[in-house]
Amino acid sequence: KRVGVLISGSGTNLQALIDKTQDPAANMGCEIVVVISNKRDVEGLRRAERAGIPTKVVTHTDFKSREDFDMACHNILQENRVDIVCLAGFMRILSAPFVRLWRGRMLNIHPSLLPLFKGTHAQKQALDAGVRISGCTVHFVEEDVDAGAILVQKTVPIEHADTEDILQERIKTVEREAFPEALKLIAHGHVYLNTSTNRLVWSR
Ligand SMILES: Nc1nc2ccc(CNc3ccc(C(=O)NCCCC(=O)O)cc3)cc2c(=O)[nH]1
Ligand SMILES: N[C@@H]1O[C@H](COP(=O)(O)O)[C@@H](O)[C@H]1O
Repeated sequence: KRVGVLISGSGTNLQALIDKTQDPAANMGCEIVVVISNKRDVEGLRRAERAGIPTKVVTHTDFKSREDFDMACHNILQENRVDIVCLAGFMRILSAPFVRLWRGRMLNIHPSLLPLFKGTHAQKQALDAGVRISGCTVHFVEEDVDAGAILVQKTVPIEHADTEDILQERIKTVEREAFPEALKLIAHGHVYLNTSTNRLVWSR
């Protein structure tokens, strides 16, 4: 399977996907063929270049509308014959037409145990709520933000002295396991999204 990864920043999740997909022993069943960033000069682009993966920068301010930006990204994904899209720290909401084109083939990783703490600053939301456990969620992408069918979740404890940064780092340690795990499930066809019932179908 051919994978396209959308990023906006540091790309630690991208790095985890690169490490696993470029390690034959991981038997991921897929390769990353293109990385698209909506921001120039971010660390994630350097990570892709170091791994020999083609990169594209699509600057959202260059486009008249959200849909036009999304379609520019879609065209790059099509040109690269991408089968699966991974949102790895991609911070732009995707429009309904784009989501429809990739429904059941697009994953996102979110730094909380969804459905708790949707949206931005999920780590701060968890600290403010006083919960004792948080973690990350890998889910299929739906129009409704952070609401798609959940594939993989991993937990971390919240400690008393935690700050947003400490918690974000702790969550990232399990994100780098969760995202490759979810991608491998999809690439091997062990699970798929029944798009009419919006339910996951696990084949074994
Ligand atoms: N339609 C759809 N698209 C997404 C795009 C990115 C992410 C990543 N998680 C994200 C969750 C929330 C945001 C957000 O609210 N950003 C501030 C507004 C930025 C903007 O103007 O776009 C961004 C990414 C998830 C989704 C999703 O679940 N569904
Ligand atoms: N989607 C969220 O945004 C952050 C991106 O980090 P990185 O992958 O760019 O380092 C991660 O915490 C991830 O959960």
